[in-house]
Amino acid sequence: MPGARAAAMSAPSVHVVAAVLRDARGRILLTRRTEGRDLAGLWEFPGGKVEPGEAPEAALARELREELEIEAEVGGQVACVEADSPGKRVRLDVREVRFRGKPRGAEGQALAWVPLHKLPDYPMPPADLPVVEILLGAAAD
Ligand SMILES: Nc1nc2c([nH]c(=O)n2[C@@H]2O[C@H](COP(=O)(O)OP(=O)(O)OP(=O)(O)O)[C@@H](O)[C@H]2O)c(=O)[nH]1
Ligand SMILES: [Mg+2]
Repeated sequence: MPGARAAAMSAPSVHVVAAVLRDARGRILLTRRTEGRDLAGLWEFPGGKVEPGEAPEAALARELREELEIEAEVGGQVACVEADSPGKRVRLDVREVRFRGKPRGAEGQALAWVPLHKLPDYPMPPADLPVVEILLGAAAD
């Protein structure tokens, strides 16, 4: 149906902020999406949707407090990718983040500290694949 296609293509994207959290050994934290939500079982950078009127940095600090119980200091942008997610279009805005505290899966999600070169072994949403490429490319410099 051409009308529906046009509407889907012009639908505004949902702004999602997500974090690259690194441990002392340079590993990156991935969290696993829990059952019953979109993309369940896939690994992702922790984060979530920016609420109306909220600054992206504040949104990411809030999400990391809720999901991992850490205090975050949001830094520079790693990548910003537009991608189709099931049923919606997502603008995935990924930031470097320094943090205090020990991340724990406050919503029952599994956590994995992943060496950079092993990131491609973890199934992730399509939007994340270019982000992983950028992280791997930056490490090769
Ligand atoms: N956090 C996060 N979300 C991602 C990534 N990649 C990606 O496509 N998404 C998509 O971004 C959307 C928003 O993420 P989310 O489900 O974490 O949002 P949220 O924490 O606000 O959860 P809620 O809406 O259940 O309260 C989801 O559709 C998710 O599939 C990623 O690396 N990290
Ligand atoms: Mg989330």
